[in-house]
Amino acid sequence: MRLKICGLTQTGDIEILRGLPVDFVGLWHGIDGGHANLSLAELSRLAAAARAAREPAGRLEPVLVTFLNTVAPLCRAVDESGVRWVQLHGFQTPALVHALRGALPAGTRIVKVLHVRGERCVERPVIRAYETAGVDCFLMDTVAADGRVGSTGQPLDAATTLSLVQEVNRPFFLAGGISADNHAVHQAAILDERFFGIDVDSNARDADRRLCPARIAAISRRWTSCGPTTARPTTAGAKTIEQRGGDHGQRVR
Ligand SMILES: O=C(O)c1ccccc1N[C@@H]1O[C@H](COP(=O)(O)O)[C@@H](O)[C@H]1O
Repeated sequence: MRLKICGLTQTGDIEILRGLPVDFVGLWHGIDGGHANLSLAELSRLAAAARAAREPAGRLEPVLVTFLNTVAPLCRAVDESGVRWVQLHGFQTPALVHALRGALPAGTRIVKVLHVRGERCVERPVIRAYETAGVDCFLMDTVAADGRVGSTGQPLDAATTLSLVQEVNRPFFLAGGISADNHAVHQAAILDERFFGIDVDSNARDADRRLCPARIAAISRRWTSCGPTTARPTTAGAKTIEQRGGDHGQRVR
């Protein structure tokens, strides 16, 4: 199981995560007004620091997390920062994914968020279109009742999530208020062969919103202990990121 921690803003955050079982770090860019939004220069600096910190363990892959929904600024962010994972956290369309797939450097991984509001996922009707357009991985996250997107700290509806899991043909992350104590409601999703990892913001932090190593370690321990312990084959047509030529995460913990 991979662990992604989101919303880093300074190199000190990377130092905190060194030595923890963290595989991906989320760096925000193009999230206007977001409290962890980074300029292009800051994104590039932190992405370089994460890459430098990940050797030799192979962890801390930087992920661009963004609401950007046009090709040119997205490509510019990828080119200038050197990130090779892009998390489209807004309501970007399959057409944009298709255009991006053609424009981004080969090997760039595209993660598309599926927004879950109660029992509803607005992207459900176009999941197949996203896959055809070139999405490598999905990420299910909660939309709050008031419409807030990202870092809601609110858990996904488990039954709705499982129904999405059964629909996707790509690996997926779970997000939304993930903590050390709420893995059990997602047990069926965790045991699915496409389960790739979890993405955490709120509960990785203390009351002052500082990254908290003890909390992160506890989340990793609990979610790892309830997941599969060995790699398993995928279903027909459900290629893993590794099978699609991924360069990250050959290991299964
Ligand atoms: O963290 C944010 O504020 C944020 C803003 C815009 C896009 C994504 C954001 N974070 C993502 O929120 C989820 C879950 O966070 P939480 O654990 O529920 O607080 C995660 O996917 C982050 O990547």
